[in-house]
Parts: sequence; structure tokens; C-alpha cells
Amino acid sequence: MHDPLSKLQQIPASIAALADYESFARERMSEQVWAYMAGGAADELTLRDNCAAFQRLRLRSRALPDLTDGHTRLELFGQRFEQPILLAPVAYQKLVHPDGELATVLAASAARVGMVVSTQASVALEDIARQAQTPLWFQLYVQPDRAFTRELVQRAEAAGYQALVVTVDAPVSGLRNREQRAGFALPEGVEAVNLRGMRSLPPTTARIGDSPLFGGPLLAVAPTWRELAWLRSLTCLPLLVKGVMHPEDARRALAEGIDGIIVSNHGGRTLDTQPATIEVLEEIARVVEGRLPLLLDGGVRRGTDVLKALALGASAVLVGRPYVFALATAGAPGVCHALQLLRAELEVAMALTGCRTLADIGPDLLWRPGR
Ligand SMILES: Cc1cc2nc3c(=O)[nH]c(=O)nc-3n(C[C@H](O)[C@H](O)[C@H](O)COP(=O)(O)O)c2cc1C
Ligand SMILES: CC(C)CC(=O)C(=O)O
Repeated sequence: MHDPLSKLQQIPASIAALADYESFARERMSEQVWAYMAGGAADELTLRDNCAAFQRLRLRSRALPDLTDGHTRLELFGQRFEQPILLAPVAYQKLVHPDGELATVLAASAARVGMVVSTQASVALEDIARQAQTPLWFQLYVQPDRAFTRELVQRAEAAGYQALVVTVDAPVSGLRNREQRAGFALPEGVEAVNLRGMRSLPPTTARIGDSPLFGGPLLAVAPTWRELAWLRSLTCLPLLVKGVMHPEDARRALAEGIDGIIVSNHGGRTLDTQPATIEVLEEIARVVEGRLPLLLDGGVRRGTDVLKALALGASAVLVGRPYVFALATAGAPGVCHALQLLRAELEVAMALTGCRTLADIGPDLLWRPGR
């Protein structure tokens, strides 16, 4: 029988690296969806910098290392991972594949990679959890309706999610000029199903001459550190903050009893002209001093990028767009393949820099001119 998904599920033979998925994905998406998935905020300087900054860093190889019994295993919050790579939360995956997040979790399970599920997933968080055979973390956008937010946390706990990742870098949406120009809007059939039934915010009734943001209803309900303390009291799950770019925010997270920090600029989708995440990592790692897991996302495209992030103080990294492009191109097998590519690249990079395990990775791997 003809399988309508068979075309989607074939991995093109020419794909040798994550970036190769991009052009195939683009062919399979409308201009609008491409603008949403691939785009960033404003002039997309940060979007581009996230990748460019990794490319600027140089590694130093080591000769004749003994790599017997090497591996890439690690433990985070008592959970075991085969590799220091997780899937970042990405909303609305049904935009690129009919099974959306269900295909992704299948791939994450096959590749034994942790997955962070977005509040704004297009599949119910419980349905994703039922398919999972890998650690799942739930990404939380604190909603204006706090009672609904509490229920979301309770639903995630009940469904077996093993950590709560609170996104702290988007109290207001970034300026998505590329999306605006393309006229992106969610098509029928794709929605934030986890938010069904929530009371919605009263629409802004700004008149010409009024302040577009300040004094309006949106900021009055935007989350602050107070909500973090509230969430801390609400759940026993490990609590991570995602979107830290300033060392003072890392200090505050430590003081608030947060369990993990994700250095992220939201893949360049919130405030444009921020530095690349890899450029601020070292400064934040100096504040954290290894007291809690420090993760990073933004621009990770190669195993050497994973290695560089770990060398500068990350415990693990997350990838966003690359797996969405693989999902669009070849469904669950594509995502699994992309994860295998990244892991293989990491292992090669570790071997060539003389690292038997993740514990061997340190700042000495990086070549710095003049040192
Ligand atoms: C299409 C898209 C949707 C995203 N949705 C979310 C989301 O729902 N919640 C969130 O915290 N981050 C979201 N992000 C940000 C990612 O979690 C991550 O920070 C970013 O994609 C990492 O950069 P990379 O795409 O260069 O790997 C989204 C990113 C993209 C590209
Ligand atoms: C629905 C959006 C708020 C999801 C998101 O974080 C993004 O598109 O970057």
C-alpha cells in the first residue's frame, strides 16, 4: 500500500552533516512557516552570530591519546544521558510534520536523547509523554492566568516529566520582522493544545499616541523573579531557567535556589544584537563555579560546537532548528539521523583532542592566539 509519509521519511543520501538538512527542509515548507522556523528577531544579527561565534573558535588537537573505554555519558539531576545533547523546546512542530512532537519524541527515544517539550507544543504534553522512552523535561511559559500555570506544572509532573524549564527571556515577544514580512500565522489545525481552556488576556486597546507596551495589560502580568520563587515552592522537580545571558541573572538564579541554568538567547529570536551564547558562557560559568548544571543553546551545529561549549563550562547543550529541519525533511528517522550525526561528530572531536570522557574536556582544548 502507498504510504503517504514515505516521501517525508526518506533521508536524502547526500546528507552528511546537520546543515545539509536545511535546504531540504526549506523546499518542504511554505515561505511563512520557513520564516517562523528559520527566522530570528529584527535584523537577525544574533541569530547569525550564534553560529559564527562557534566557527571563530579554534581547537587544539592532541597526539596519540589512549582512548580505551571512552564514552560520552553524563548525569544531570540524577538522570542518565548517553550524550551531552538534548532537544531544545520548539513550539508547533505540526507545522513541519503531520505527527509533530510525536515524531520527535519517537526519534529522541530511539537516539536516547533527552527532549524538552514546549508549553506551546502542538500535541498534548500527556500524549508526548506516553510515547517517550527517554527523559522528558517540560518548558514552561508562565501564563497570565497563574492558576492555569499551576495546573500546567501539575499536569507535567503527573505525566512523568522530570524537570521544569522556565523560559525567562521572553516576557514580551521579540520583533519578528521576517515573520511579519512573510505574513506568518498559525494555519488551521495547528494550535497550542496545552493552553486550551485558558482565560485569555484582555486585548490591548492602545490608541495612536499611547505607549505601545508600558502601562498596558501585557507587562502587568509578565513573569518576574517573584513567579520563579512561587514556582520553586510549587514543585519538587528540578527547576531550570532558560534564557540567562547576564552573569547577574545567573547569580540571582543561584540565590533563588534554581537547580540549573540554560544560557540562551532564544536562538536569536528575542532581543537582537545580543552576543552569541558561546561568547557569554565563560563569564557565566565563572559565577556558577560548577555549583549547578549549566547548559547552553544557540548555534550548535557540529560536534566541535558541542565540544567547545563543554570546554567553556557547559555540562550539556541543546539544539533547536537543526532537528526541526530534519523532522521536516524525513520525519522521526530524520531527527534520529541528525542526532546520530551530531553524536558521531562529538566523539570524533573528543578523540582528536584527546578526551576519553566528558570529564577530560576543559578550556585547554581551545587555542587562543598569543597564549
Ligand atoms: C521555531 C522555534 C520555536 C521555538 N519555541 C520555543 C518555545 O516554545 N519555548 C522556548 O523556550 N524556546 C523556544 N525556542 C527557542 C529554542 O528552544 C532554542 O533556544 C533555540 O532554538 C536554540 O537555537 P538554535 O535553533 O540555533 O539551536 C524556539 C525556537 C525556534 C527556532
Ligand atoms: C509560541 C512562541 C512564543 C514560541 C517561541 O518561543 C518562539 O517561537 O520562539
